Amino acid sequence: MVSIQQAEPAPALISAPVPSTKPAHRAIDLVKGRTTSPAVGNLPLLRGPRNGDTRTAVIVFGQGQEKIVAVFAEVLGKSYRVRNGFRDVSSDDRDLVVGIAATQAKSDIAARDRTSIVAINVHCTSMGMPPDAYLSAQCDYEFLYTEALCSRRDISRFVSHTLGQLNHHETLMAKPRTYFISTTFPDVHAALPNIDILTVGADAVEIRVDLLKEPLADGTYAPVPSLSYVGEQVMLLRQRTELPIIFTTRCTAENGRFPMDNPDLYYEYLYRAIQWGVEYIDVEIWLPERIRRRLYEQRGSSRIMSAFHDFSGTFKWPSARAEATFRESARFADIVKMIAIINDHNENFELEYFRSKIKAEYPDAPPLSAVNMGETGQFSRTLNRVFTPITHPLLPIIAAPGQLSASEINQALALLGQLPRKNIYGINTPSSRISTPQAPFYGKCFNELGLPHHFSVVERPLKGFASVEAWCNQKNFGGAYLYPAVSFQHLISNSAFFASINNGTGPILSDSVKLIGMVDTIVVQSKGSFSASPALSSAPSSPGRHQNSESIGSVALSQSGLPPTTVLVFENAAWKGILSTLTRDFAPSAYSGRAAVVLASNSDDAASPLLALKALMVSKIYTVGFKASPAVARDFNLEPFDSLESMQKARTNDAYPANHGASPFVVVSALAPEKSNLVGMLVRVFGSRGPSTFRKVFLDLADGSFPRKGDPKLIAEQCGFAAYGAEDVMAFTTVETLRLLVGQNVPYSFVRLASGRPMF
Ligand SMILES: O=C1C[C@@](O)(C(=O)O)C[C@@H](O)[C@@H]1O
Repeated sequence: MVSIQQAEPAPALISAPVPSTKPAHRAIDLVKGRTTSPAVGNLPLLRGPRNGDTRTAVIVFGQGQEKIVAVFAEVLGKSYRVRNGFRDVSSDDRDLVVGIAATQAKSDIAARDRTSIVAINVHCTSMGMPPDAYLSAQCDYEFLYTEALCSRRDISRFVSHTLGQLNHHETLMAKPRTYFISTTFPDVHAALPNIDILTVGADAVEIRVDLLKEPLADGTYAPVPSLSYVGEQVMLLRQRTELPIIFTTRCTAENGRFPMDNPDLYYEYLYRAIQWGVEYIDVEIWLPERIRRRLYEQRGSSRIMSAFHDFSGTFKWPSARAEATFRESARFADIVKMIAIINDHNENFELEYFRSKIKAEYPDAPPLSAVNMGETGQFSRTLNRVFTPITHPLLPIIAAPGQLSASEINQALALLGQLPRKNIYGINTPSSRISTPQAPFYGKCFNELGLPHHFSVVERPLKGFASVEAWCNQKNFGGAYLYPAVSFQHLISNSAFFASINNGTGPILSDSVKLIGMVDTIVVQSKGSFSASPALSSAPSSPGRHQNSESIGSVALSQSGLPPTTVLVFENAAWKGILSTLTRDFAPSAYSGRAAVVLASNSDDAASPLLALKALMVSKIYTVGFKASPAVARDFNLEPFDSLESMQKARTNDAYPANHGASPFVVVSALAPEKSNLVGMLVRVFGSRGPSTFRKVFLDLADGSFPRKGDPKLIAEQCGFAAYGAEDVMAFTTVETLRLLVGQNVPYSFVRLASGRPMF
């Protein structure tokens, strides 16, 4: 076993921001592909939000743009003040967002106390001026926006990432396979109309900065696009996709166009990308060590993808050079990317040997993303599992010889027997079926992704699980979602089949199911390999113990039962759908330490909202209409509203910020549509009285397609709430369900588009 030396801290060449959350060393504790975690009740294992950077956020705003400070404050769930300079920011401002006009900030920004202040330069590009170069360089981060398109969503994403409250990297690295789409547009505008469809199957979007063409006044193009042009391009992309962005300045020697004569230019662009909150920064290995080290040390919440390309045709995977390149890359990287031109198909196998050797000998090293280029190398693109670069037929050019689309990779895997055709089910009850017309949508996704699977919506009776057993106990069972969710206890105690699988130990439970006991997704995995992609795991097709040949509804079941080499994992996707909805326009800190109200008619319906709120670190959850199960009551800080007095008490705690956290900030209702009147009444009780800068949040999980009197969402909006509905949660939950069932990322915006409700 070989270990890799950690990067030694070196003095930064320019004064660098050091967020309090910045990891001191490269993250080496990732456990790839693990879907279940050992501990119950340990929320960080659920990869939930974090407290992140708790320094005072100072917003440096341009002339006439003071109102943006209030928006940042609202998104972060804080109050704000405008000060005349950094010298006026004191420890009394610790829990505030502070605004300072750009003109005033310039005089003392350099002397600010970096241990207690994080400075964000906020610049409106619609003013027709680039941001002030001095402020851009001095601030820790920079947020660019357009007046017309500036949304809370963009700000929430930006601050959640830069301040370390949400980080997608761990979640992505736990996925069995990840892909990124290499966009090759000279101008991002050209990508925007098709971005939803282009990104289906992608976990991240690469912006090839070196391929951008900035038009100049004389009709020519800038040899290198200016930072202000690149900043706007990144902003445009971020406004239109929720996917993490990879920022690449590919050099001329590696099939790119970024000039190589001045390595410091790379530092300038790549460091600025960190300041813009870009999630992944591609840093080429040929760059001087001082630059790579500095970027790694200054990366904040961004992650460094080290990049090595060899176009010589002489590179050999089984060589000391290949291993040395990996070792050198790993010193300053969160992901190591190695890509080479090969001449012979056998070299693909040499790469696979290299991949497994690295995995075995450097278990703590960053994940390796390695593929071969050219047609000969295409096979390796089907085998790589970490951030495989993909293209799409709608792109103007492919970014590298031999690139494949997600659909081509899946089709190739299917042909090679690595992605067997599976039956995947949407299991509804009679009442839920009308409201979830999912079959065409799943069919569209599978088609777009080139997946061979078959999806059917089936109906189970409200009581009894015989049919669910029958669908799951098939040789070709590929997983299912259950709508509505089912209690694990109920499922196990009523099903000899579920109780007997996995040698009688029953299904594997995800952390979320361990915590709240509600199952809405059944994932199939190969035994002993929980890292295998769910539907990708090619289970031997020998007949299992569980024989079943009956036919239910219109779905003919295959002859043999679930193979004994597979195991079922019970998952819950809905809590993540709720979490994503609640954090769309608000950073997790807006919820942290504050109180919530959950309305439900039983504890099963309340389970997912409770978990999402716990992950958001709310201080207390007032409950209405249900009694939590003992397990949930033990793990969550709940207080029932059992009288008008208790409600009144919570309501009068409204004097923010003195009683910060006591008065409910978020109300989630899981009551049926028939109870709208009651929900509306409660929303009024907890709504803002008088003008308030602190918008509260309301989420109505009732199915909006049912006719009802008095839409609580409308009432909530009138009472100063930001209101969300079941359709938002459903779309985010579908994203999560698809990740769990088929291991593929289908962006939220595509789900909304395909369901006829575009988001943007
Ligand atoms: O590093 C890579 C991989 C790549 O070169 C490929 O081979 O697909 C494509 C580039 O856009 C990307 O930055």
